[in-house]
Amino acid sequence: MTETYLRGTDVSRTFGDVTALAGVSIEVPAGSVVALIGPNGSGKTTLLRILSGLLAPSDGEVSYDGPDAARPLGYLPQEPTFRPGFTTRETIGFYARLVDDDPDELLDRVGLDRVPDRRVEALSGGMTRLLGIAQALAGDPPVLALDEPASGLDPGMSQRVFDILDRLAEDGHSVVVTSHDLPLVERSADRIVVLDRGEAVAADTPAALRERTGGPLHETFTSLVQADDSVGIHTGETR
Ligand SMILES: Nc1ncnc2c1ncn2[C@@H]1O[C@H](COP(=O)(O)OP(=O)(O)OP(=O)(O)O)[C@@H](O)[C@H]1O
Repeated sequence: MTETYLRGTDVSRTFGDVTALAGVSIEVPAGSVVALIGPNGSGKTTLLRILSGLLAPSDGEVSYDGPDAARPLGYLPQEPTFRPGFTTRETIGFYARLVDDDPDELLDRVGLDRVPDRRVEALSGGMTRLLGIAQALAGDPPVLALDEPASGLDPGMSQRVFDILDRLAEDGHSVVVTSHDLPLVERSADRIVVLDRGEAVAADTPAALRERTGGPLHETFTSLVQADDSVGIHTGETR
């Protein structure tokens, strides 16, 4: 039986009168990529931060049942930022030293080995995200929680990042990722959780989700999320 490294049960979160998540349950098994998709403001980042232990749920529980590790979980924030004044290599070296990892190998994995001496404030947006991914990978944590890892990356790098996720899953890691790139999600995810207005409206394999409409994934996606021309601003009383 497949082990589940990370689990959220009936997770809810409010911010004042905004309900960001309402009773979402999710499992992230070992050896798989679970993708969170949903419109802007549907609660993906909130769920990822709660699963990562960075944000407390208002209700519900999160449990980690993975192997003992110096660093159980690596997290990529939606907007990674690094302390200015240091080079790419110095920066990743700082994180790598904490968990006894090899900074050069980490840079090489994300394709930043050609800019080790560039200061982090001079990196492009995409390069900064790649450095964030390298930071998340440091120490080889059993669980990876990545918020839009391919956002702002060119098609080749986006592909490379999802290839890294595929390989991590093949090696037995649990990967949970948010993305708006449905073709990449469709190719890599073992399971997709569709969030809409803070609720999980579907959780299934890409093939099973496609079958619901018989078309590409974005057709099922469109059929599942509520047609609305405003982003997911929901106060709880409008559903
Ligand atoms: N710190 C906060 N304070 C108040 N409201 C918040 C806070 N964080 C999130 N929200 C609200 O919770 C809802 C869900 O936000 P979240 O960032 O989780 O959505 P998302 O699905 O990740 O969106 P996107 O695709 O745009 O990144 C939104 O209505 C958002 O405005």
